Amino acid sequence: MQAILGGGISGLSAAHYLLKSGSNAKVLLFEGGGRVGGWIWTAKQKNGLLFEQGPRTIRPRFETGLNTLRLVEELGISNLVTGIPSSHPTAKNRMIFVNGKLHALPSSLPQIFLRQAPFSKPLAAALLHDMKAAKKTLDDESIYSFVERRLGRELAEYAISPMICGICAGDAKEISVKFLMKSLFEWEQTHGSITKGLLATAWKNRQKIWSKSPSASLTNLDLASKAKQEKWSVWSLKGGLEVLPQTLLKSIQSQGAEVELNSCCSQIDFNKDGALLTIGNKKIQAKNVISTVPAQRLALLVERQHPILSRELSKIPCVTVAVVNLAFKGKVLNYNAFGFLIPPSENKPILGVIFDSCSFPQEDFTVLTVMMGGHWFESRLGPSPSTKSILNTAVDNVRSILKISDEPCDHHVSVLKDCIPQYIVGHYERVERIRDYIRKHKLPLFLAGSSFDGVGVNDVIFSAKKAALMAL
Ligand SMILES: Cc1cc2nc3c(=O)[nH]c(=O)nc-3n(C[C@H](O)[C@H](O)[C@H](O)COP(=O)(O)OP(=O)(O)OC[C@H]3O[C@@H](n4cnc5c(N)ncnc54)[C@H](O)[C@@H]3O)c2cc1C
Ligand SMILES: C=CC1=C(C)c2cc3[nH]c(cc4nc(cc5[nH]c(cc1n2)c(C)c5CCC(=O)O)C(CCC(=O)O)=C4C)c(C)c3C=C
Repeated sequence: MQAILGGGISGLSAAHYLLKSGSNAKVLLFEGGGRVGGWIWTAKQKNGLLFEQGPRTIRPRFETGLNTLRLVEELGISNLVTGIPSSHPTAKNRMIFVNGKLHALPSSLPQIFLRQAPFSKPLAAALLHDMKAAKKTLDDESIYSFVERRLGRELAEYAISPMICGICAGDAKEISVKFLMKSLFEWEQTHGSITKGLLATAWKNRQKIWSKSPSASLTNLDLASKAKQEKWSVWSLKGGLEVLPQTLLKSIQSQGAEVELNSCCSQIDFNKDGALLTIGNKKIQAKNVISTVPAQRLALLVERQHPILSRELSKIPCVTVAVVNLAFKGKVLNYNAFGFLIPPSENKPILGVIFDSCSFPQEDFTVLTVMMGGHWFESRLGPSPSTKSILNTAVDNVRSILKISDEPCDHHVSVLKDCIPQYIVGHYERVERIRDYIRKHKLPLFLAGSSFDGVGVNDVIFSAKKAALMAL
């Protein structure tokens, strides 16, 4: 029997790939909570509005993006996909809030030669800075320090720091450049600067953006061709992204997988037959375990037998994000953009706002999502802020920054506890040590999920596929 821990998108995908492989082994998935989908969660309001709590868009590109499109096709829900082309205003218009004002970030090549506030020089000047900056040989470094050193402080402050908030709600001064911007890090190490590395690889990769795929079969996909033809920047699903885990659930159950909800695993004991799982007061013997639970949770499950492994796993932290969805009657926004992010140096209680209805209109409503907390949850929102204070802070900030005089007609507040892992400096080596330990001790344990190989939906589905193929 193959056991899977966690019923988020990773666990469900792992089950899908195990079943797809044609192996006859029984697949049993244990989910600690009362629903599947994990952080993919679309709240359906009484008035029919859809409020995404976690992810809302998925990138279609590269091997991992094409793999997700293939999964969508396999599930028979291609007709629900809505692609946003790169020419769409929300793909082009991304903003930052600095010194009390919203500023558009450059979105085309010519714009990098113009000076645009809040930057004091054209962005192209950063490339000259990079050409002149001495190479530093390092094992890893924070993204902030890397960008500040190579491209200058303004880029680190106003472009990279907010971008890191918009990927992992984290502090760029702690996040690993080697993990999150591997190419840029390697370009300095191998070519001496980002610019030289960029030029050296630009021509080589020019034609590959859409064709990077592990097998020929991936290139003939209808959805991939459509995404390529229509130059999608991101996509989502009609009915909300939660349709993806819900469809996966039905599909794996129809193929014989058993999914047990409210079944939290509290211990894994490895033995000669595989792994003995403690689920509530039951003991379940499995041949293999695919774990998709956060690293710090897994650390507790293996602690008794494998304290060294447990210690490494426990050092991959997560942060908590407060999500406030707001709806206003009619069109109240003066912008047509993806949204805006706020550099941490601005010391604002919110991290940024996504303009959902600009990408995916919902009748005659303006729908926005305010994200708060992350690395700064306690310091900016207090130790356990009430729902009311989170809502008030979100509404006050949105109305003052976006100059909206109306009151929202609907809202939803949720606090996503420890929802997003932080790939801090040294993450790459830590994950290698974890995998080496598992290999060396021949543990029938296969790791997937956002704690290890990437935080995007594409990354975790791909990690689940790799784990499932290894567990066969
Ligand atoms: C606010 C936010 C915005 C995001 N935006 C985007 C985006 O725009 N695009 C994008 O691509 N990605 C985005 N992401 C990232 C993406 O949503 C996640 O990385 C992905 O959903 C993680 O899926 P998972 O299955 O690996 O983990 P999870 O969703 O965390 O699922 C793990 C499951 O394991 C269960 N579990 C935990 N412990 C146990 C146990 N001991 N026993 C059994 N079950 C257990 C949990 O209940 C949970 O259901 C966002 C994430 C957040 C939080
Ligand atoms: C513009 C405002 C944005 C806010 C606010 C925001 C918050 C936020 N995002 C995540 C996690 C992820 N976001 C991802 C993609 C993504 N996020 C934004 C913008 C905001 N995010 C954009 C424009 C995109 C699309 C990607 C792109 O086109 O560049 C992802 C996926 C990244 C990937 O590798 O595909 C994640 C993960 C959190 C936790 C968060 C909370 C503050």
